[in-house]
Amino acid sequence: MTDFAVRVLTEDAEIRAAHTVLAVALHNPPLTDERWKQLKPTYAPERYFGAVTDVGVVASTYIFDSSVVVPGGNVVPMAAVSRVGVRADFTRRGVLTELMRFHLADAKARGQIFGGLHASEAVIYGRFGYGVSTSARHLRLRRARVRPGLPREGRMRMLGAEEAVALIPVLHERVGFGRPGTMSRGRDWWATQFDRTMRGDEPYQVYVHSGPDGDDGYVIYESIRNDNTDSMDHGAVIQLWELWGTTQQVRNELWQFMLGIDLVREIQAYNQPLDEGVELLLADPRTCHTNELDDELWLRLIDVPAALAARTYGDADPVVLSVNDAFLPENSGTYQVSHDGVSRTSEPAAFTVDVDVLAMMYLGAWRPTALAAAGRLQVNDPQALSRADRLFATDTVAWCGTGF
Ligand SMILES: CC(=O)SCCNC(=O)CCNC(=O)[C@H](O)C(C)(C)COP(=O)(O)OP(=O)(O)OC[C@H]1O[C@@H](n2cnc3c(N)ncnc32)[C@H](O)[C@@H]1OP(=O)(O)O
Repeated sequence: MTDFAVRVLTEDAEIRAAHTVLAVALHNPPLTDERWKQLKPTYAPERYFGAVTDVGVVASTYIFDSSVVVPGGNVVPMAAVSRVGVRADFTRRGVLTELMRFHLADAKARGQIFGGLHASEAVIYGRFGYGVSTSARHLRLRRARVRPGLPREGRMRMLGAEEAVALIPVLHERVGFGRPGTMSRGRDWWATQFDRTMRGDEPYQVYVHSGPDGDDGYVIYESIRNDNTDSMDHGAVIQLWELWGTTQQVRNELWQFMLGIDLVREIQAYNQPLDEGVELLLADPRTCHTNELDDELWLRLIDVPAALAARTYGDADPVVLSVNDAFLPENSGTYQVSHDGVSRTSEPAAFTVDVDVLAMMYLGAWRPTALAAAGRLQVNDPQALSRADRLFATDTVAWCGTGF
């Protein structure tokens, strides 16, 4: 029985009600009037979807228009899904399923090739065709110091709050793209995730790095103070939220800057790329621990032929694969993937892959061989797997670096 309708929310009161549903679903307090006044203008029109019943709005999701870098460097349109929540008395009766149907149809109509999200729980989104496409590690650096003699050419400068609000989003457009998985953020992301704190009582610390060609990197962090100098463990804890640079050399210099700040006992660095050797910059590599390694960006190939055509492939003989998409059946079919491109084919497939698992291969996060070993591919021709590994391999490990 369907006792709800999923649609775009247009009225202020409806959007606020959806927000309250979300807040309760995430165990947060509801919005104050003042906070709502700040938040409302950050929403783009027509991008808040909800489920409505005779008791009002019972589900929420907000989509912002973004784009994601794919292997080879193309930047491809992506619908970024956030703020998903269903009222507890309406869960497990298909509300999210209908919201997902609505979002996928909307994204397709807008020409978005991918959907992207960060999942609160790993069991929710696979059934809608989303798969883990990037992972990140959270680091804890305790009294870490850099190795002597590391090159450092650029200069750092501190930004005031208003300067940071004006400059950092523009700088991110320049330094935040490169690796597969990095994405554009959009004005509403900055308004909710950055500007508010910068204009509050305890703004983030923001420093920009400049090299010979101008500004080329930045860090954003927060300090948690500890004044107890009697303690053997005195010094602040730094929470490092962002570290972006155009090159690895710039990133290394940003790390050197962070590790040189006085009166710090620990740096907690969130969402860092898996393959960055921060440990290798340190006098004692064991002062850097990986606290957690988590899935990060979940991708959904909404238009499979366009998504497959958007990326480049490694140097190996072609492989034919069959894609299975229960939610968007027009994507289902057989594709030949080669170094020179992708085409539909009627040749027999070496393996069959569900569209969520295709997302796990797409940015190179998982090798086809590993997916087959875990029973996630239905394999007809085992010989083809190592060729598929080489075709889907990427030069750099995919990383998103943007929470939303
Ligand atoms: C991108 C983001 O914003 S992530 C944030 C997601 N939001 C939250 O975690 C907030 C708290 N949770 C909720 O609001 C809801 O439980 C949601 C949104 C996760 C799920 O909404 P529902 O309307 O209950 O989902 P729906 O009824 O469509 O479920 C579809 C299927 O997924 C399963 N499912 C949904 N959520 C979960 C879950 N958290 N754990 C296990 N299974 C789940 C259902 O059992 C159902 O399975 P079936 O098809 O085999 O029967």
